[in-house]
Amino acid sequence: MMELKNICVRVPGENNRTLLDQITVTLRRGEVTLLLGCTGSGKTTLLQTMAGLKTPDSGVIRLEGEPMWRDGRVPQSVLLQTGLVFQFPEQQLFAHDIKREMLYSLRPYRLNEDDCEQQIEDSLAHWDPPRGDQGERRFHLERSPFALSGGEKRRLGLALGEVTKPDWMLLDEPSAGLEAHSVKLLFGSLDKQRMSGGAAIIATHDLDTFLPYADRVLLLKEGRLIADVTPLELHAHPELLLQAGMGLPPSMRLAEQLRAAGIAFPYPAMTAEEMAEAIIRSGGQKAAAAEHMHDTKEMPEAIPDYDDSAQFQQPTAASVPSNEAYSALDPRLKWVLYVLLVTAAMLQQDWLGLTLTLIPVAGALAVLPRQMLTGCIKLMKPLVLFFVLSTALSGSTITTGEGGIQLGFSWIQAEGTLLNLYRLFIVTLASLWFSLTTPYGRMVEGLNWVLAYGRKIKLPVASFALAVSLIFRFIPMIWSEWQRFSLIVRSRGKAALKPNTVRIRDLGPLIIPLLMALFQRAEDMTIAMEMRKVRENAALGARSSLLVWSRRDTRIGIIGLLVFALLVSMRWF
Ligand SMILES: Nc1ncnc2c1ncn2[C@@H]1O[C@H](COP(=O)(O)OP(=O)(O)OP(=O)(O)O)[C@@H](O)[C@H]1O
Repeated sequence: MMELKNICVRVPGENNRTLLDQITVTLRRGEVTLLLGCTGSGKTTLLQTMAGLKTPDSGVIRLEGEPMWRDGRVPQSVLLQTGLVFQFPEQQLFAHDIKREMLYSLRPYRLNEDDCEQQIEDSLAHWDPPRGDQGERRFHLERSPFALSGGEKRRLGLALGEVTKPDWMLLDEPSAGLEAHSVKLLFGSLDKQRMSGGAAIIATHDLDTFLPYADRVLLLKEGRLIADVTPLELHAHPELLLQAGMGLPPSMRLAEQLRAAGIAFPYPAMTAEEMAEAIIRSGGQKAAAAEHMHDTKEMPEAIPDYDDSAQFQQPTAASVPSNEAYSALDPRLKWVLYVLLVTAAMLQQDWLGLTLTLIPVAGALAVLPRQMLTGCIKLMKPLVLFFVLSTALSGSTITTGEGGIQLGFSWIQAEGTLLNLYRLFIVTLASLWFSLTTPYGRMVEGLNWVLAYGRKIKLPVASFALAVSLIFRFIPMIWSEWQRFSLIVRSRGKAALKPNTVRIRDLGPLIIPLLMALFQRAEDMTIAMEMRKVRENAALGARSSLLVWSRRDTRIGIIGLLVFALLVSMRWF
């Protein structure tokens, strides 16, 4: 049994926007439960919270009576019971070949070799049955998962979800990109899950496929649970779907049309077969229905208002957060401040000057939301380690004398290196602050505005814009790849880690996909920017109606200039 009590999840920084609001529900084994809701209603967030990947800000989750979260992390014994198939299949793939993908998922279960091979074989036999005239199979163990098509990647993701035989199978949009044949395989897998006493929770928009199959439906709206019903009850109350902001699926629209045409259409008819049978049984009314459907293209207006019947949970007070509180600085100001700071850091020649330059950067970082700040600190740790090692190497001395070879350390030798690394550290921190606090599009807009002045004096600003845009694009990309990998390590590697952390031993497999993603992104962006004629300067200098310079920006700009003047004047003291 999985019990969620008053679960709330918020986004730090975005005015503490609420993603999940007081979710209370108990899920049982042996059931297939659907999570429904319009886009952005919180289905993926809820699924990840159930998988122990998202930390609830408040509330409690218990799995088989035990609290899921202990001391800021989910114990491996709990993670081993759940299996999450991600919404986008490529998000969970990283290994060189399919066999390694399978073994990575199975490793935490510490099975013996035979059992491991058996489970891989069972899963692949199910998800990769022989196809075509030649009985061809796609999932050869030595094949790269990245050489598969989108639908094949999805099937491989589902095979990876099944290979570990989790008690709690959590599937995010599992039918997206699957043809009917593969959906049948999915049902086969869900049958097995149900019969073995396990549970499946499926976030989906594909109501026609899953409603007839499911035992239970949870309906989300703006992070709130507004209904907990059976599929049959949902068919009888289509207004719930409308209330959740979703349209009706074709099957329910058809049923409504037929009812509106006066055909006694029974509520249990949900599948194509059941519907066909109901229509045939209605006999003489068929012709009338066909005529009515031909005439009417819109939904009948006869759908009753949502009633307050006790079986449905009532929506609580609206919790839609307001966006207005998050008023960012103008990106042009940020560019100016950034350039001033980097220039000031470059001009400093001693420790005191650099430390004074660090103060405004540290101040700007200190007011970031806590989660972002923790992320920055995590990114900085390997950098600091690199600085320490570089300094140690640059200060190392080797002398040969009568006593043989002697190793030593020269502080004078090391100091120059350390000073330069300190400068680099400050510039990196400033870049991090800039890229974390500014959406990429606004950053480029601000840059275009600033560079327009360079263009006027015939500077080669277009290539500079391209290079700077790429660099700033990479910083959040590295961070998002890091987050993705942490999800893999925790969900598939079953590591009892705090969110956004990975194990040292997982760093090796992280590097290759990260570099590949960076190269791919560089190529995509170069093409996109060329297509948008950045090289011909068409975009440069374009005045954007989105950039609004406020009085506060002017005040901060003046303070920035004064601090810059102060820092530069340090050189002469
Ligand atoms: N890391 C994040 N930072 C900020 N907002 C987020 C984050 N993750 C999700 N959100 C927001 O939370 C809301 C719910 O997202 P979620 O992915 O759970 O929705 P969903 O119901 O699964 O949507 P879809 O059907 O489109 O996949 C969205 O408005 C989304 O923008």
